[in-house]
Formats: sequence, structure tokens, C-alpha cells
Amino acid sequence: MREASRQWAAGAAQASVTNNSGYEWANSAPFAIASFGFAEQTPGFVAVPEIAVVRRGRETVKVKVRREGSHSSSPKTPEPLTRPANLHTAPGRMTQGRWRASLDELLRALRAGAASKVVLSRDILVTSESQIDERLLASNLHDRYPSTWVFAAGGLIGATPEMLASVQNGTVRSRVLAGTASPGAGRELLESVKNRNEHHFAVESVARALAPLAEELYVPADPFLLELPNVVHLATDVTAQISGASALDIAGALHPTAAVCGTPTALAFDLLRRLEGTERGRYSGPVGWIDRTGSGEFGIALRCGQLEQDRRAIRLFAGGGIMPDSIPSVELAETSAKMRPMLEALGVEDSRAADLSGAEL
Ligand SMILES: C=C(O[C@@H]1C=C(C(=O)O)C=C[C@H]1O)C(=O)O
Repeated sequence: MREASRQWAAGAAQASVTNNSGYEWANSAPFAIASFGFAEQTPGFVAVPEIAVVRRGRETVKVKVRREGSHSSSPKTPEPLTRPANLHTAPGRMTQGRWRASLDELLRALRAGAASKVVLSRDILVTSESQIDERLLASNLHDRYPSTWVFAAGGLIGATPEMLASVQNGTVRSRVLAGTASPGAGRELLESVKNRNEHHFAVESVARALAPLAEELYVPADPFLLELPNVVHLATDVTAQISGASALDIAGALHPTAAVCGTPTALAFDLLRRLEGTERGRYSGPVGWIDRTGSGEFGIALRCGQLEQDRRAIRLFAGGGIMPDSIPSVELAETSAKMRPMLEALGVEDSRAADLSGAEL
């Protein structure tokens, strides 16, 4: 991410911008879309669209980018949206059975004091007889989960409720989530010591990463409830004033938070790498956009799936924070609930049955 930040700062600064829109903010064009791996070795994805339609509130701007020496291609007429045909769910690399076995081992390690919290994830594979149309998925996610940030970057598509870093003229906002329950169980969630501790680790990891960079830092004492159609989360909005750092720099400094890795970071990372039988890729990494001035938004890539090369399969991921007193069946149900948005967006009718059919217990 550091390298991406350096290259973007050097490249975008040279862009000459003609702004006919009448909107001041359009001077910050061009915009890049970027997504990075959970692990540092995973290749990232950065794209500067030749034509981008950028909307802020009610204001819409069409941004055209022409690279020196390249001819601008004329835009193609978009194909109509298509639904995937004959969807089938299959076990992922980390089946429910493997996940359970890993969870048991992880609980033993946590109870022996190996770490305080570790996020353990699993995956399922959804295949289709036709190519999966990411525009349809993004549009369905946006309709059903309007309070989330919907993304599609290099075949990684999802609707995340968690904002790693939103940066606008030196003001940084981070929405930290950790601690999850079924919709309607918010009161119990707020009173649950296990969930409050789990949440505290995540907030602390964000505050600790921002503190050395920030001129001002505000961390609310208590979380609020973020209600979504599939789950309810404990949430804390951390804000800071940081000058001279771009959205990429700040997202890079924050990642990985304890919401997706654990506490302490290095020990949790080693444990999850050993116990997760899947490669996370860009799931749970930073995903978002940045403009020429360094302002931008990077969410954490959650509630998402990665399209396979031929676009006839998509791998869905979900995880949860494991604490020494976690109850396996509750944690498993939580990962199923977190896969629901993507299964619904694909048009899988019974998402619970679909997850189970991909389970291979
Ligand atoms: C890891 C995921 O979600 C994260 C873990 C949470 C938890 O353990 O309670 C809650 C929100 C996210 O920070 C995921 O959705 O895959």
C-alpha cells in the first residue's frame, strides 16, 4: 500500500484537469479504485477508469482520463444486466467441518493464553452456468443494504458496513465494528461482556494506530448499535485530524485492525494463517477510492465474494472474532448470517440451505 500511495501521489499530481462541471470538488479528479490483500504478499488491484461517472450527493460529474500517448477508445454500449443461471453451492477450501476443527484448536490456544482474540474465517463456492454479472450483484446489494458501502474492484464484490478510513481534507473517520448478534438482539449484545471486550480490542487497535499520526483524536466511550437486515453489530465511530497523509497512507497504517485479524496483531495473524484452510486474498483487506488530493474512502472488504477468472464461480467469505469464551455454534451461525447479503444478491433463494449444502460437514 505504501508503494501504491507513493506512485499515486507522483502520477496523479501530474494530471491536468479541465473542469467544466461547475462543481469545485471535481478539481480533485482523477479518481482511482483500489483494493489490497489481507496479507501483504497478496497482489493488490488499482484502476484509474478511462471514463468515470462520479456522484456526490445530488451532483454528478463525468471524468475522462487520457494517458499520454494512448488513444481514447470510444465507450461500448453496456450489455443489459443478466441473472446468473442455475446456481449451485459447493464446499469452499475451508468447509464448515474444517472450520469447526480449527475453531476447537483455536479455542484451546486462546484459553492457554496464546492470544486474546483471533478472527477466523471460512468460504463457500457458488457456481453458475452463465457468467456472473457483477453490476447486478452491486445493484442488488445497494438496494438491500443501503447503509453499507458497496464495492466492485477487480472481481471482488460486496457491501461492507465497516469503514476503515474515510479521509477528507485532513478529517479522518473510521467506523469500527466488532461484536455481532441476530437482528433484534441488540440489547443483549450491548450487555454482553464477551462482545464488549471483543469490540474494545478492535477500537483500541484503531486508536493506537491513529494516535501517533493525529493532531486530534476522538474515541467515544461506548459503542452504538448498527442494525442491518442480516445482523446487528456493536459500532464505534472514531474521528481524528491528521494533516499531510492520504486515504491510502491512513488505511495502510490501520490495516489489519483487530476487527479482521485479532489481538495482539502479530500473534493473531500467525494463528489465523495456520488455522484457516483458505487463502483470504483481498477479502478483509482495504477497498475503496482515492482522488488526486489524497482524499478518499477505504472500507474493509467484508460481506463479499471474489469472482473466479471465468466469472462462472464466486467464492464467498465470512469470519468472526473468536474469544476464549466463544460458543462454536453461535460463531458458525454468525458466519452464515454474514454470507447472506451475497447469497441474496446472487439470487440464491434459501441462503441458509445453500450455505449448508456447501458445508460438507
Ligand atoms: C470478519 C467479518 O466481520 C468482522 C467481525 C465482526 C465480529 O466478529 O463480530 C464484526 C464485524 C466485522 O468487523 C466478516 O464479515 O467476515
